[in-house]
Amino acid sequence: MSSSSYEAAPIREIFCSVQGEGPYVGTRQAFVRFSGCNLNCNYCDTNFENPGTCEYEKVEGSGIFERIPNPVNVEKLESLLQPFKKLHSVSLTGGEPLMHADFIEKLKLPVPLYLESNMTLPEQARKLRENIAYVAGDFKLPEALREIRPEVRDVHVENTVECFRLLRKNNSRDCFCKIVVGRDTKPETVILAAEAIASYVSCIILQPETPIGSAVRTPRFTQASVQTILKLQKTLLELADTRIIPQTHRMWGCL
Ligand SMILES: C[S@@+](CC[C@H](N)C(=O)[O-])C[C@H]1O[C@@H](n2cnc3c(N)ncnc32)[C@H](O)[C@@H]1O
Ligand SMILES: Nc1nc2[nH]cc(C(=O)O)c2c(=O)[nH]1
Ligand code: SF4
Ligand SMILES: [Mg+2]
Repeated sequence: MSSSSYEAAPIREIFCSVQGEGPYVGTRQAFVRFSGCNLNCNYCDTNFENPGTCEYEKVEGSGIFERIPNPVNVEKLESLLQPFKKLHSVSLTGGEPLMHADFIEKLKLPVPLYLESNMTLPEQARKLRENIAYVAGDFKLPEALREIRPEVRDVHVENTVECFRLLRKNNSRDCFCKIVVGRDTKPETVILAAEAIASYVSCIILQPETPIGSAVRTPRFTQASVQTILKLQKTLLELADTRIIPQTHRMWGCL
C-alpha cells in the first residue's frame, strides 16, 4: 500500500443506487456521501453532519446498513466499493465533496468518477481537473443561500464561474449545470448565471425544488409554478440545451 492510501475523510454513507437527477438519470452508480458542507442552502434535502460512523449498505436496496468507523481511508473506501458491479460511475456527493479534494485525488477506482458539487471552491476544483469524468455542477443562486452577506455575493458568483471554467466539458469529461428552481428563485439571476457558464457545459438542467420537511404537506409553499419554469426554459434555450428534470429517486423511494 502506498503512503497516500492512508489519507482519510469523514464519509456519511456509501450505497449503490441509480442516479436520480440530471441527464444521467437511471444510470447505476455507487454513491459516496462525504460529511460537511461550506454552504447552507435553504432547500437542502440532505443531512451531512459527521455522525462518527459511516452507514454502508453492502447489498443494494436491502436497507441493511453496517457501521464503518470514521474517518475512512482511501484503501478502505476502495475495498468497500468492490461489491458494487456494473457501475456507470461512482458519484462523489455530500455535503460538499470538493472539501475533500486531496482525498479524492488519491482514489484509484476501476470506474469513472462523477462529481456532484456546489462549485464554490475553485482551488479545490483545480486539484481534480484530471480525475473527474462527469461534473454535475450546481449553480447556487444567492437567493438560495442562507446567511450570505451582500459583499460576499459577487465573490460567490465569481468562484462558481471559475469552477465551471476549470472543470468545463472537454474530450474526456462531461460537465453540466443544475439549477434548483423554487418559489423564491428570480428568473433574472438564473439567466445571468446561465449566460456566465453556458460555454462550459453540455446542458443546463432546471431542477424543480422538491419540498422537504413540513413543506411536503404544503408543496406550493416552496415550488415555482409550472408556467414559470417552462418560461425560463424557453429563454435559456437561446443559450444552451436546457431541460427540466425533477429529482426522480424520491418517486420510487430508492436512496
Ligand atoms: C445534497 S447536494 C450534495 C452535492 C453538493 N453539495 C451540491 O449541492 O450540488 C446534491 C443535489 O441535491 C440537490 N438538492 C438538494 N435539495 C434539493 C431539493 N429540496 N430539491 C431539489 N434538489 C435538491 C442539490 O441542488 C444538488 O444538486
Ligand atoms: N438516487 C440518487 N441520486 C442522486 N443524485 C444526486 C444525489 C445527491 O444527493 O447528491 C442523489 C441521491 O442521493 N440519490
Ligand atoms: S451545497 Fe449541497 S449539501 Fe451543501 S447545503 Fe447546499 S444542497 Fe446541501
Ligand atoms: Mg440526494
